[in-house]
Amino acid sequence: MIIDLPDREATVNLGEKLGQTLASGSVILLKGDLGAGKTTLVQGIGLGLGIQEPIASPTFTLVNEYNEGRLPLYHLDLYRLQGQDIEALYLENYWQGIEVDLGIVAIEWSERLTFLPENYLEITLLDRGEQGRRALLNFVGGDEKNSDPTGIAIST
Ligand SMILES: Nc1ncnc2c1ncn2[C@@H]1O[C@H](COP(=O)(O)OP(=O)(O)OP(=O)(O)O)[C@@H](O)[C@H]1O
Ligand SMILES: [Mg+2]
Repeated sequence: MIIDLPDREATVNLGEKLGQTLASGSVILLKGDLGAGKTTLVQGIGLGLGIQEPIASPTFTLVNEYNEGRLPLYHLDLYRLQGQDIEALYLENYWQGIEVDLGIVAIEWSERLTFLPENYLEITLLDRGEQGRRALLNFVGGDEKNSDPTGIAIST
C-alpha cells in the first residue's frame, strides 16, 4: 500500500491513525534513509495512543518506553548497533511481552535486525524532495485475507 505524505503533518496523521488502531503486540519495522521521517511517524503513533510525553529519538538511549497511553509504546533505534549487539537486546521479549507488558513496538533502522517477528508491519519512508515523503506499508504474516488490519487504506 502506498500513501503519499506531502508534509510533516501528513506523516504525523498516518502515525496517529496507526496508534489509534494497532492491536497490542504489533511490531512496526521502520525503514528509510536518515531524515526520512521515521521518528516523526512514531511521534504520531504516540499521539494516537494518547501519550502526552514528547517522543524524542532514541538514537542514544536505544529504547524509550512510554506507559501512559492506550497501550505501552516501545520505541527503538538500531542506527548505532549491529549483529551481536542487537541480539543482546533480546528484542523478542518486547514483541512477545516477556518481562514487559505487551504493547506497540516501533523500530527505526530495522534493516539492522538479524531476526524478525512472525507478524509485522513494515513501513518504508522515501524522501521525495518538494513532494514530501512517500510511505510504503506492508503487513507481513498474519491473515492473508486481511492485508490491512488497521483500515488505513480506506481512511486515507
Ligand atoms: N511528509 C513529510 N514531508 C516533509 N518533511 C517531513 C515529512 N515527514 C517528516 N518530515 C521532516 O523530516 C525531518 C526528519 O524527520 P525524522 O527525524 O522523523 O527522520 P528519521 O527518519 O527519524 O531520521 P533518522 O534516520 O535520523 O532517525 C523532520 O524535519 C520532519 O519534520
Ligand atoms: Mg529517527
